[in-house]
Amino acid sequence: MLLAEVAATSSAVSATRSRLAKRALLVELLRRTEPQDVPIVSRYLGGQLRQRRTGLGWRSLQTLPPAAAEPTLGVQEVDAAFEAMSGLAGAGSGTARAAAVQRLFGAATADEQDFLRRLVGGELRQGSLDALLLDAVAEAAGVPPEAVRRAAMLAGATEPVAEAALAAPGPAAALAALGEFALTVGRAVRPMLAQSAPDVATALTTTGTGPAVVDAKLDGIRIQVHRADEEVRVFTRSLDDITARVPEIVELVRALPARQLVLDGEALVVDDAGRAVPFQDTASRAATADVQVAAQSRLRPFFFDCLHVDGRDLLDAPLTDRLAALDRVLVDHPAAAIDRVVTADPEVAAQHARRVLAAGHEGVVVKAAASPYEAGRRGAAWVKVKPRHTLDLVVLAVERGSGRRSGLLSNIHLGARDGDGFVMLGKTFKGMTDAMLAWQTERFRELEVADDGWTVTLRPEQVVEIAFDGLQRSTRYPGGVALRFARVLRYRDDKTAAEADTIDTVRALSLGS
Ligand SMILES: Nc1ncnc2c1ncn2[C@@H]1O[C@H](COP(=O)(O)OP(=O)(O)OP(=O)(O)O)[C@@H](O)[C@H]1O
Repeated sequence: MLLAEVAATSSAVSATRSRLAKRALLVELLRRTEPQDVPIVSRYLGGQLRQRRTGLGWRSLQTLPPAAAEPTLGVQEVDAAFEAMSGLAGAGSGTARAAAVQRLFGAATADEQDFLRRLVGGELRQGSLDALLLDAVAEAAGVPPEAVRRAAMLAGATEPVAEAALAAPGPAAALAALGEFALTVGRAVRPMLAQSAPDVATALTTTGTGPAVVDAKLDGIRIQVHRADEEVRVFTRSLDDITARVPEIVELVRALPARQLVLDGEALVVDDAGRAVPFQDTASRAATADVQVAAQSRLRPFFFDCLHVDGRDLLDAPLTDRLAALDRVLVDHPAAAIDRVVTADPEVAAQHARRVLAAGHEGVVVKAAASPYEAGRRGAAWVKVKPRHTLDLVVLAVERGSGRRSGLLSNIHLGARDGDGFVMLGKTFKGMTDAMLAWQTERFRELEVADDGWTVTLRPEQVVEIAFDGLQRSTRYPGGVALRFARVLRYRDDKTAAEADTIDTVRALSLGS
């Protein structure tokens, strides 16, 4: 397939507001795509390259050769060019990379150049695109969307699923091909996610009429642990493999009485009294491979779900059965279980939430007791309740610090997602530790797009978790709302800008609260 066709569909999709119309455009393109091109085309439609690193900076794409008049570039050719660039290393690689960019862009039309520039810069990644793409694959292949979503959850990725569904000669064959995706011990699956509710009673209503499991919500990092005999792997929420950094988790999992195991949970550093330390300390501990640092602060795993035990897949089993399996596995390690109650009574649930908060946790997650494990979409089966307001926003720009902060990049501009762009909700220089200031100064230089001597405009990629006391109407900011007393809790590298909160979410939080 020609790159021009993908670029045209991508820009038509971002110019369209209706989800249905967007999906129709994607379906139309996918139906025309040769099966061997599907993995690349679906990547590009999702705004991503197949290569994790190309070594191309934003600056290297600013001076480009004249555009070609006619589109001739095929997606395979483009993918091969990026593959070659990503393989370049060592002396002379900068020059070779620059030459390769000029060759690729010289063969592209103006529209294609624009598309490639935005693709490399990560600007085409949008929040809902992956879910939309999965639905489009389902429609193009003539199968129910649930079948595609489930396969993508099990594969931990969209592309192989799109390829399998679209290469099949008809809906029945596509369904059969999708059915081949199974939980494989050792391969990460997409984690189940939660919706939010303002209080426990609302959360109970959302999960349905039956009893619910009310779990302590721990403020650490999500972990998915796989064990196949002595081989243990630990993955993050974004399915990165962090096994080498967390020997203490590996050790504990090896001591559990099951040879084959997949567990879902949260890891955090706790102090001597057993209380959770601030999140930032857990995050930096999980990011280090330094054995000395690691020895000083041990990460402890807490498990809240069990997806597989010794040949038995539990994804479709009700949560209560999965928890019974979990309890059996943790029989000699009760400290690695999450504090929970099972109830349909709002008062009992609220009492548990108060206890959990008093113990220093962030909130609770209320889960329908009869629900299977589902990912890919925020279902109503898991609902989180956090008394503290937080939002995951994207840093749009940063101002130079002064006084004690001179030489550092300090005051950050915060944006919520709005369609394909971002809308600014305020600024903050509060909550940052010295280490965070040093880190962000370096990080924001990498994302720099422009610098007027005071404010540095950034590529909107870095997600930051912000706490705030409420919202106020604002004539100053374009969204009409501003955050009150915003402060930084942490930078989040397990979320892309596409997963940040939207302006609709912000508006749904009651104005003036
Ligand atoms: N008992 C629990 N059950 C489920 N998730 C839990 C539990 N305790 C902590 N968590 C964590 O809570 C996360 C969900 O709530 P959180 O508010 O942190 O969402 P998020 O990471 O901002 O977004 P998302 O909902 O997309 O994960 C889970 O991904 C998991 O890491």
